[in-house]
Amino acid sequence: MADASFAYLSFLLLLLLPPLALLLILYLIVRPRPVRVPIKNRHVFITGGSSGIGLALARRAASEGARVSILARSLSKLEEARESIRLATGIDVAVFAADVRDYGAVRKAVEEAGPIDVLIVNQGVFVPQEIEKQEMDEVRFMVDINLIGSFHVIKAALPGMKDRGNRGPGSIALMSSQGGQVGIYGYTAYSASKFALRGLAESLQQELISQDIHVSLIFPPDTDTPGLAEENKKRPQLTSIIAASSGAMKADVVAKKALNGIKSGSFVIPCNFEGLLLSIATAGLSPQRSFLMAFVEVVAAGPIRFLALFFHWDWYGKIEKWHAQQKQ
Ligand SMILES: NC(=O)C1=CN([C@@H]2O[C@H](COP(=O)(O)OP(=O)(O)OC[C@H]3O[C@@H](n4cnc5c(N)ncnc54)[C@H](OP(=O)(O)O)[C@@H]3O)[C@@H](O)[C@H]2O)C=CC1
Ligand SMILES: CCCCCCCCCCCCCCCC(=O)[C@@H](N)CO
Repeated sequence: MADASFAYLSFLLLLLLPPLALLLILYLIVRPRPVRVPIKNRHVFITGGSSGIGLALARRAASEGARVSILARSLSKLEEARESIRLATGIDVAVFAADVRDYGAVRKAVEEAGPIDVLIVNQGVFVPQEIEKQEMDEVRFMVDINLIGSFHVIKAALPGMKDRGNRGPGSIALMSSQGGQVGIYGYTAYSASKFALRGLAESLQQELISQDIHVSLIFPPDTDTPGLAEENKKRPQLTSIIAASSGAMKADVVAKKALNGIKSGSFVIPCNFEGLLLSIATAGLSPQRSFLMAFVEVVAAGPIRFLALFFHWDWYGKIEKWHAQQKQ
């Protein structure tokens, strides 16, 4: 009897040994090291902070005790946003009217705002269309605002961020999209502009780690915002059909996930369950600070790839069916 339970126990131990060893190894090697980025009493600067996800982020950061600045093009929308944040939280945010395509204007705004602790590069535009129908000026519009605009904002903010003194860890967070993890029908330009942010972010993290600045990439699914309402007016049917593979979210929930991810120094920040699957499927060579998430990535890589192929089976089936219906 005692022998049997001893054999059973040894068997259990033997079974547990490999995963425990893997966990230990990952615990020892994950780099960069985990970090906490505080928000309270710090300067949080949010581009595209007058609407949708950016506005929800600004409201949340203000209610958590941050000093908040928001930047966007339209001064009237900025002032409306300031008023709505004041109503919700009793706190005043600073507003800056500038177009991220205008480097000079962005630099001036950032200088006026003062040194930034947490920079959230969130401005973005999306005009879905098949490339054959999309004009080049619309392609440029998305690349200029989503990608080049992000360079302008980061370059303008960096000198001040480097001089944070001993105010603690800094953060630069970039708003990508699940369309920045997987290409979607109708998003050739949009996805390209968002995929590009990943290369920017991975390189940037290596350049800034010695300055205690931590980079995050946020990957929301379709999110209920004024921007999405506009997009929906012209979205190709197939874009909506495929994007529906991931659940839609409220801006405030995305903002909460994003801010929590920033505070915990996560490099990749998924926002819903499908996003979590996507982030494991596309982990690639992105940094991973959490040994537990690293464990999940290592163990789930194969099965998740298998699952991903089923998504493609589904998507290509839907594309085929849609074209068959058009011919009728
Ligand atoms: N909603 C969604 O389904 C999803 C959105 N995202 C991303 O989240 C981010 C925010 O999206 P969402 O909240 O929906 O968008 P909204 O259209 O609701 O808000 C966009 C914000 O960006 C500002 N903005 C746009 N262009 C510029 C510019 N050239 N210079 C400065 N500010 C600018 C807008 O103000 P103004 O027009 O006055 O300049 C506004 O404050 C984007 O990067 C988007 O790609 C990612 C996944 C899903
Ligand atoms: C293992 C595999 C898991 C797969 C889950 C796949 C789900 C993919 C759905 C992608 C949705 C893209 C929405 C983009 C939203 C956006 O950015 C626009 N609204 C413009 O703002």
